Amino acid sequence: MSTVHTLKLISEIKNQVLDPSVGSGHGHSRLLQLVDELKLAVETPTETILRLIYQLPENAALRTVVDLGIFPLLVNTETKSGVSATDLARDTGGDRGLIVRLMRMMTALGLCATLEPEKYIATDKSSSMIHPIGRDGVRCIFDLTVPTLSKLPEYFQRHGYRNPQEYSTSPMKWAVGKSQFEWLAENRLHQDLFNSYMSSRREGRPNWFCIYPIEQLMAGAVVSPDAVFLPPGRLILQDLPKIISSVEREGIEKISYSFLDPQPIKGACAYCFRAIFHDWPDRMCQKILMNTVSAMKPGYSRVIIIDFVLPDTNVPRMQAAMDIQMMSIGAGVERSEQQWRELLLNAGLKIIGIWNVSPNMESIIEAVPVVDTV
Ligand SMILES: C[S@@+](CC[C@H](N)C(=O)[O-])C[C@H]1O[C@@H](n2cnc3c(N)ncnc32)[C@H](O)[C@@H]1O
Repeated sequence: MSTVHTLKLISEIKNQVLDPSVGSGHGHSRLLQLVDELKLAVETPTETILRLIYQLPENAALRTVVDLGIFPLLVNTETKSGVSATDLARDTGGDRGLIVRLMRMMTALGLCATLEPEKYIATDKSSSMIHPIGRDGVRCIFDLTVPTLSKLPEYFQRHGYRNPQEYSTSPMKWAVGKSQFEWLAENRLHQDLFNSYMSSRREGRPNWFCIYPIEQLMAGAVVSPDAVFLPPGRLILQDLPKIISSVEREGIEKISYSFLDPQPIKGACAYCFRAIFHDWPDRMCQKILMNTVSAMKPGYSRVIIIDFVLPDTNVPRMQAAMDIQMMSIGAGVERSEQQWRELLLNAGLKIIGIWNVSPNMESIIEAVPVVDTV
């Protein structure tokens, strides 16, 4: 550990905490980045490697604690002094000895506190674990990905270390017989968990239309109750039939549609895709985009994409991990700006703007047909 470097990071963290930008997306992510750097600066290389090696038991313990329903018991307890391992064992049916071992892990992960032996107190992180992001996200993502991720090195050994390019032959298809969406469609519980997690994971973060200058769309929009837009006009939600039938939301028209087919809604002001393209390899994305371009009204319609745009260096850890996950479960990709530009251009689209409020959040990409821009 270099004392000078460590002290410099501590001083930068102090400045960043006091900086007015800390409340903004960029300021907050800068602070998180500095804290990560500080941890790496203090850890010996051996400690760093051991921390990484033992991530899987952490996730497996967390997944088990969610199954046992321990977080609601912690959060909803009336007693200020917390819940004992004996009480948790009685209420969950798990062995007291097992509960003690699992809760040791939860405390070490910072998901609860232990002030006296075998007694656990909820923290604000425990509270997040009873909301969909924790309760459903942990179960869904663990079950969806771990069987494939555990076989990923073997997949690459057997497939000559080729970058996965086809959804139909993804590592997940090889490891468990189905890629992401077929697996979800056949696992009703996980499909429900997935939908719940998807709608919760941006909670507390600004919506894309608070970041993108929506007045740009409003300015030129055809104002008519039939025109397909956002307010005013028709707002249409498209997804696969099973998903559409489970959505209950006022003010939205629901249409079952596979984006692998030509887009039936012609001349909409905007075609929005949120967290769609990262699921798919380039060839499939091109198909989806061309199916959309064929419905666009020249000089009027645009495509809005909400997805990560990876920086060329120092990609945040979660985005780098998401890229590996997407690659595994459907040959999907998290893309850099250059990759987005090429992908869109190959489908006849040109990027006219990219907006972002934090490196830890998805960007908003606006694109129009190339012919509109010449
Ligand atoms: C990662 S989720 C994103 C969901 C939502 N857009 C959001 O941001 O929360 C991907 C979505 O693509 C949908 N999807 C998968 N294949 C599709 C297809 N062929 N046509 C239309 N939607 C599809 C899934 O059902 C799922 O809802």
